[in-house]
Amino acid sequence: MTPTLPIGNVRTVNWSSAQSGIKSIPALNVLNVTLEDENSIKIQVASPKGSNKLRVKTIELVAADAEKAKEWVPLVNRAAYKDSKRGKRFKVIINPFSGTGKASETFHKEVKPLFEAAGCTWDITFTEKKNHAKEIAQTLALSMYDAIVAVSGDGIVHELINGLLSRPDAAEITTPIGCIPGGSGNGISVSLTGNKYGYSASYSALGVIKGKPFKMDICSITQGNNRYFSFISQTYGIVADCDLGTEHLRWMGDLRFTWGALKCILQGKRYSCEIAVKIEQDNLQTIKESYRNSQQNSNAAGPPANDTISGSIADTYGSVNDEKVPDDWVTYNEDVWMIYAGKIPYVARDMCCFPCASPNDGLLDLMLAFKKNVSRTKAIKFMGLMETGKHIDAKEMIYCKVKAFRLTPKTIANTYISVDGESEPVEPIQVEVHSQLITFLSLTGRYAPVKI
Ligand SMILES: Nc1ncnc2c1ncn2[C@@H]1O[C@H](COP(=O)(O)OP(=O)(O)OP(=O)(O)O)[C@@H](O)[C@H]1O
Repeated sequence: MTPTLPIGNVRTVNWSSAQSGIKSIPALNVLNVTLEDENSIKIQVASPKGSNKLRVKTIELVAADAEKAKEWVPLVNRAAYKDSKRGKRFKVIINPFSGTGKASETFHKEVKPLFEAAGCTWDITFTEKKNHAKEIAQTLALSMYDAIVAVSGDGIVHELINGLLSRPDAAEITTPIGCIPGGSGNGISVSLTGNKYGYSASYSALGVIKGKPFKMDICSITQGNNRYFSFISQTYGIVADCDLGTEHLRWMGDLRFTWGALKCILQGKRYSCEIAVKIEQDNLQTIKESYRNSQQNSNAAGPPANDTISGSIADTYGSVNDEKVPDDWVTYNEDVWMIYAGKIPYVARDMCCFPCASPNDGLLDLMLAFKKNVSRTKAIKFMGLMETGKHIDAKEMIYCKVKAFRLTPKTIANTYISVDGESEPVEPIQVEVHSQLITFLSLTGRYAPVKI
């Protein structure tokens, strides 16, 4: 077999063989190419297996021209790792109790072989208790690693972010977080890798190995005297009830959300509250247009991720304990059906709640539906449309981009406030977006695209 030199901006690696003619592999799937002796070449590839897995495949070639082979190998490696560091060093954090308790097994079976083939190095810490990942992030020697990789659900990523942002050197941190799905709620993995492959550990691992770093906005939360950070969502109303009000029905799997939604809808539950919002954009068509433009513009992935943070970690709008919100905030004082704010498009697989979410527009996507506008039939329809993100087109739904909001719940009994999927006190809460505080890794250097 004679490998041929890739030409120009290589998207595929080609070689010709006397037996089978020209062969091609997408450069994206090439993990490593090595010259074994003067003209034998080993190519390790992340090769698709079944509908949603990748496994390592080794291809051995003998080059007719040893000189050309010597030139070819580094060229292919460069093409395979365009805009991404090759042979990354990882700090791997595994929650052995995530989801169904298989995160460790998944790592060893699906992720480790890909890391090995790609020439990555890593060390593992298993989380031993709640907040362990936060403690690790607070003290980790970041210069020893190219990324922190969470093999878990969203809860561990939430802890890592809170740990990193509570360090004295928080403003200088550029170490990205990579995400491998291991939990029951894997919203960040789905948002980074896409709805099709976001639950696949091996596809997500490829996104970590070849990932490009990009900055993500993070929200600060003040509630009572607590202040912490949130990266996925904050919600009160039906969505919080469907999730947190059905924890005791975990045995039902994903069906518990449907069950919870139907129960709340049939009960005609209403949620009395006051919400004050610092709105930046409230025209859905303009929001959609900016989203589409940002997808087409390859430079729109935000500033270089090796920049230190550009936003401030300190709050601009004070805290929930300030007596008043600023005068330019819009206040609604009505029974709601749902208040749902989010920073990532997918909150779980097949749940595209915030289709126009951008990692670094400095804004939070907020959905608001008033009870008076949502009949039981419409409520059932909305819940179905959330799968694809089409619910935002319903005229009863307000979808806007905001900088901050304050929610003061008045219906307290049997209700929930959820922040990143965790239950928080049903008490006033203030949320503010901070631009580009944490770096993540994804194949595209942004979230996986959503069709809107
Ligand atoms: N060894 C441990 N024992 C008990 N809890 C732990 C342990 N390690 C981590 N945790 C806690 O488990 C929580 C859930 O973790 P994670 O998000 O990885 O899994 P999950 O199953 O997806 O969770 P969820 O169902 O909430 O999405 C985290 O908030 C973390 O504090």
